[in-house]
Amino acid sequence: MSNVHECSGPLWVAAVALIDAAGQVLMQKRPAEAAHGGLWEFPGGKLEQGESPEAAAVREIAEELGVILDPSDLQPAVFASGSTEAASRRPLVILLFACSRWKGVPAAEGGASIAWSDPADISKLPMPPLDYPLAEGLLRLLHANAF
Ligand SMILES: Nc1nc2c([nH]c(=O)n2[C@@H]2O[C@H](COP(=O)(O)OP(=O)(O)OP(=O)(O)O)[C@@H](O)[C@H]2O)c(=O)[nH]1
Repeated sequence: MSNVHECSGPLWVAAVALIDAAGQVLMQKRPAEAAHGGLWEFPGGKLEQGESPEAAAVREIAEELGVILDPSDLQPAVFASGSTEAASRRPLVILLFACSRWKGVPAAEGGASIAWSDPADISKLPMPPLDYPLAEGLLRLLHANAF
């Protein structure tokens, strides 16, 4: 059995599909110089040590888009599992929440761009690999009126 201190476990990422009154979903384009530069993704980021997925989602959305979410408005939607593309190939799990309420007007920060997309068109965007199954899962849930 491996020593627990040698295993840091998966990299956990919390992401959010902000859904507006017209049913459009906010997507974020990563800055050109970043990892996965120029690709679109659901906004969010890595959980910090000891942080819950909901707290990470609220913090990342505030940092990246300048809008305030109430954790009770976050609806667990779909997850995707794979591995990071760095040499370490660490297991990676992305947890996607759906959220239809927020305070403020989303604005891109730090060289990123944002756009509202029809849910059926998200998969046509160039994205990092795990965002495709997230988009497909979200679309299935929206078709089922899950939110
Ligand atoms: N959304 C997404 N992220 C992925 C995929 N594969 C993969 O390795 N990642 C990595 O997962 C991490 C997501 O965390 P993040 O959004 O906080 O990353 P970041 O570069 O903006 O933040 P950082 O500056 O703290 O590293 C990034 O390092 C990203 O490159 C994928 O398929 N989808």
